[in-house]
Amino acid sequence: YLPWVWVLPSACKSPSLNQNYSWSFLKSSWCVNETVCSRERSRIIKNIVRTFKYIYGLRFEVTGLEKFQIEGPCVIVSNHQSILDMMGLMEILPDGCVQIAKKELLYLGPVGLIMYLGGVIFINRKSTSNAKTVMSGVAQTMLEENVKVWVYPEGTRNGNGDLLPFKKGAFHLAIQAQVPVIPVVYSSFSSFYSPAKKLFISGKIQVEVLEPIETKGLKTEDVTELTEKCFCIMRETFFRLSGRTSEANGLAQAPQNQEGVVLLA
Ligand SMILES: CCCCCC/C=C\CCCCCCCCCC(=O)SCCNC(=O)CCNC(=O)[C@H](O)C(C)(C)COP(=O)(O)OP(=O)(O)OC[C@H]1O[C@@H](n2cnc3c(N)ncnc32)[C@H](O)[C@@H]1OP(=O)(O)O
Ligand SMILES: CCCCCCCC/C=C\CCCCCCCC(=O)OC[C@@H](O)COP(=O)(O)O
Repeated sequence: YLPWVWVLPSACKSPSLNQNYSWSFLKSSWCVNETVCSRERSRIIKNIVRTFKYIYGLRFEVTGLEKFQIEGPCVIVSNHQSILDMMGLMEILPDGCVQIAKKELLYLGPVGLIMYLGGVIFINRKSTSNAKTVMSGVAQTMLEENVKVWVYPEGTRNGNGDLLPFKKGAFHLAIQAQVPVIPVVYSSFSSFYSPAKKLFISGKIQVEVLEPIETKGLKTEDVTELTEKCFCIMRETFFRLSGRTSEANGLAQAPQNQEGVVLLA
């Protein structure tokens, strides 16, 4: 990996996302219209990664895919259990959709390069202010260039059979751009994949694309409520798809406000 790492520090400017990455010289030298090229590269990556499911013996059963047929940009949020999610992502990824990833993945040698060329946006999770600046740029770009953005709002992989509380970045982004949030839920992998139990067998993953949540007219002060609403809907769906009742998982006992809305930390 060393040669790849050495190329990185030569800072060039990526015009569309206002970020400094050495890989950008590759984009500008190959491409007249970066948006068009990035879409095309993303399609190629998608088609390659989609074939991995045959190697790993995974089956995806998808419902609600038509919800992606909306005109214009949106923010897609989904749960994140493991690296296997990359196959689930590519299974349903709509055209013209970029993903938000942690910056460390950019330095994963060829994988980082492929992600960069596919249009992935890298954020520094350790610096909220830096992540916010990047996300603000994304809000503008997604409107100008009609791109959808895929975010894992848990902010990290989590295979503990539940969802982690959501970070707010995706919801700030949706409200700033005034675009809908489309939640996507993948059922639990635990029946066929568990690093702790050294278990990895073939299995079926249920995927559900849920109804878009509109953000028109919402303001910054509505971010927390939007985040919680989306979390509750996705958590319920996660338990249903994974064959577990929400009561069995303590959701019914979670604190509620006067309107009966579940309040979560
Ligand atoms: C041969 C073929 C090989 C193929 C190889 C390639 C294969 C496949 C291609 C891969 C495709 C790519 C897939 C990418 C997957 C990547 C997966 C990941 O990396 S997941 C991890 C990274 N993602 C995230 O972290 C996103 C979610 N995180 C957030 O949104 C966070 O909010 C943040 C990172 C923006 C900030 O973090 P943090 O400070 O911890 O978060 P909060 O508690 O949510 O926020 C703190 C306060 O800041 C406010 N805030 C947050 N964002 C904003 C904003 N944009 N604008 C204004 N304010 C913001 C927030 O409200 C909090 O304030 P409060 O007062 O508490 O409300
Ligand atoms: C035994 C499992 C083998 C699984 C191989 C699956 C093949 C996957 C297909 C694509 C290849 C590589 C894509 C690399 C992208 C990695 C995305 C990822 O999952 O990053 C982790 C990040 O979100 C959060 O990091 P942390 O959980 O905070 O650290």
